[in-house]
Amino acid sequence: MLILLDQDGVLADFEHAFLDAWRARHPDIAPVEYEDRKSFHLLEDYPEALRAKAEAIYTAPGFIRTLPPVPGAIEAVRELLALGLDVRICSSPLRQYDHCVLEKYQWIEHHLGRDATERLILTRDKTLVQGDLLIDDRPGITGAARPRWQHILYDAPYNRQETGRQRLTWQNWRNVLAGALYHSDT
Ligand SMILES: Cc1cn([C@H]2C[C@H](OP(=O)(O)O)[C@@H](CO)O2)c(=O)[nH]c1=O
Ligand SMILES: [Mg+2]
Repeated sequence: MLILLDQDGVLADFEHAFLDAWRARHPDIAPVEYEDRKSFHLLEDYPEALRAKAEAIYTAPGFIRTLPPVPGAIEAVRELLALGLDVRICSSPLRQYDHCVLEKYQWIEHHLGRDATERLILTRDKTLVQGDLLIDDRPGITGAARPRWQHILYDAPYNRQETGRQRLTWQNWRNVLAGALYHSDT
């Protein structure tokens, strides 16, 4: 059983780290609160005049490396590995790849150990990656190939418009995965 775990928004808390950085840098400008986020692409929730400021935050050196883990994520990865499941981290680099490629590796080493860095797969097209399950916060993952994996949505305010999809958090993952594991075996 190959389980692909997305990094930003599933293991690493991109959204809350962005909000913390925004508040520190622009205390006078209200950000879009997490629960009010509507689009996967953060910039789409901000007016044109603020987009350069927003982009400067998540492309800054150290932003990706210092993302806090999503609560419960590290423990869940450890439990999945202990269950003998083949876990890979399947993440897309930002177009502005200069810092995030190295920092995504550094993030994994810091939180899961150096061996776990061998589980990282970076691609701009996740349909090209083989797997049975993909846990990802992005609604509608498309690409060049017809994917083998079943996409389980990691719950976020900006993907709640996606209905009829299994929705997982690190608080309910055991129930959701038990279901998915069972269905994929039948
Ligand atoms: C621009 C942007 C990127 N990202 C993440 C998603 C991808 O990482 P991941 O595939 O690990 O979720 C990466 C490139 O888009 O940055 C967001 O989560 N929100 C955004 O607004
Ligand atoms: Mg993501």
